[in-house]
Amino acid sequence: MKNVIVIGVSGGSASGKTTVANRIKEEYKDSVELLSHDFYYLPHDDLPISERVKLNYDHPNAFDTGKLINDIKQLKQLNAIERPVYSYTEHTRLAETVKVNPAKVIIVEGFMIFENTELRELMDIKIFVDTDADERLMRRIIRDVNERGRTLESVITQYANTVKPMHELFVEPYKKYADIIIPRGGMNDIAIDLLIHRIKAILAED
Ligand SMILES: Nc1ncnc2c1ncn2[C@@H]1O[C@H](COP(=O)(O)OP(=O)(O)O)[C@@H](O)[C@H]1O
Ligand SMILES: O=c1ccn([C@@H]2O[C@H](COP(=O)(O)O)[C@@H](O)[C@H]2O)c(=O)[nH]1
Repeated sequence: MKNVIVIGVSGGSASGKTTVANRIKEEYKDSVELLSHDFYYLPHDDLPISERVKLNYDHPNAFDTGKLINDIKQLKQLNAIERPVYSYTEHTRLAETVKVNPAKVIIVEGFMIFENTELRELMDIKIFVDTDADERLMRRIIRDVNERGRTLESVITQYANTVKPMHELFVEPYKKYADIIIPRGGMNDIAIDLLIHRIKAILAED
């Protein structure tokens, strides 16, 4: 393995970033490792859950982005890392960590990953998954109620108070840094096929 390739996948909440990243991973299995910016949410064990639910999770200060940057640099130097594990239902970091081995392709996924210049500059290919806000809100309601322990009312309140305004400040303006914009999200087969071919060419160069 000569050079490690870092692919950034950004896009609004519930746009389909994880779906796109997983489809690439399925194709290349052990040649690809996934890191989510969300793994690096700061822990809030000092606060009771009743306070944790009220925090703004859509602001750059909610993340330990420095640790993510450091972990990517380690993987680029072919060193394994221990990444944090985050619980959306508990709104905090769990005690365990997960070992991530170096791989030829590292996919970094997160709604705010293009906002940080140092993080952005570590990426060789930048992808923005562009899905309409109403579609994203519908997907988020279904996902957060079914998988993240939320009520319909709490999803809508959080969306109006923080998710939407922070998206307009920290996500949408950074779309201009993307090399590739994928409309509609994770089921855009043509866009995903093109990406998979590009990655195949990169892997063949090594
Ligand atoms: N094209 C699609 N059509 C319908 N639902 C989708 C589509 N792509 C993703 N989803 C669903 O929307 C939710 C958010 O997708 P996900 O890939 O996790 O987005 P993100 O990582 O951007 O938050 C998930 O429940 C997923 O199953
Ligand atoms: O404790 C938390 C941490 C995050 N969130 C919300 O999650 C989304 C990001 O996840 P996506 O998979 O990109 O949708 C973010 O918008 C936060 O609001 C949370 O609710 N609680």
